[in-house]
Amino acid sequence: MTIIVLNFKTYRESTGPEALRLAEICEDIARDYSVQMIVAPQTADIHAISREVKIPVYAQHVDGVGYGGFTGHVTAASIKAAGARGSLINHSERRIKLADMEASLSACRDLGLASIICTNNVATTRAAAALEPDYVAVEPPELIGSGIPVSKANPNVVSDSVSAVKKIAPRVGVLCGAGITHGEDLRSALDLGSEGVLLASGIIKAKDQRQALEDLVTGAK
Ligand SMILES: O=C(CO)COP(=O)(O)O
Repeated sequence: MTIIVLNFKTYRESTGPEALRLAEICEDIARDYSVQMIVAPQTADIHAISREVKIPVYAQHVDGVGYGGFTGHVTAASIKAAGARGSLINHSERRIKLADMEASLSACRDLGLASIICTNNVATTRAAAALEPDYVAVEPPELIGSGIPVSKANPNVVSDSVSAVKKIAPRVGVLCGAGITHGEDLRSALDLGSEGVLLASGIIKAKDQRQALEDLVTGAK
């Protein structure tokens, strides 16, 4: 089943009550079109959303620290208690060092949380795959928020990431993202071997978010 991860980032249109409304739309889309929708709201919105929807809710970031004196950190235990089922790790807008990536990943693993490590090119995809998260999501930063889809502007970064991951850790899934907006962008992402997409502005900033999501999934068939 195609995986669509909607990263809510910190957009006004996906914060607080708007985040809940958008997550409910995503739930409808998952049910009506048989796609796997995952929403990644801000940490403070995880609890309110996960109480109301059945689709998986992921954090946008998690730190690799446990209980104790770690002011301002986001722990795997706290996102899990809030209802999250997984987390993005190392998004381009929330980059961390390799050693911290491993710590975040192992904190998730210890608590049975799923993990999507974001990467910015094929070399970092290789490094991330070696850590064996559930998914690696390759997103060239220059295309993020541009409306220019990675699957068309830089198809090689997707297909090369897919073949690199297959060699290093075949159980790890590959997603791609940046600029994905329309069904044809999703279709070409899937044709390049990715299992789905990670996206944000094309849906969140759309005049009609529900329509934009419907167009995305129906246009990819
Ligand atoms: O960063 C992204 C998803 O995590 C991609 O963002 P856009 O869909 O806005 O390009």
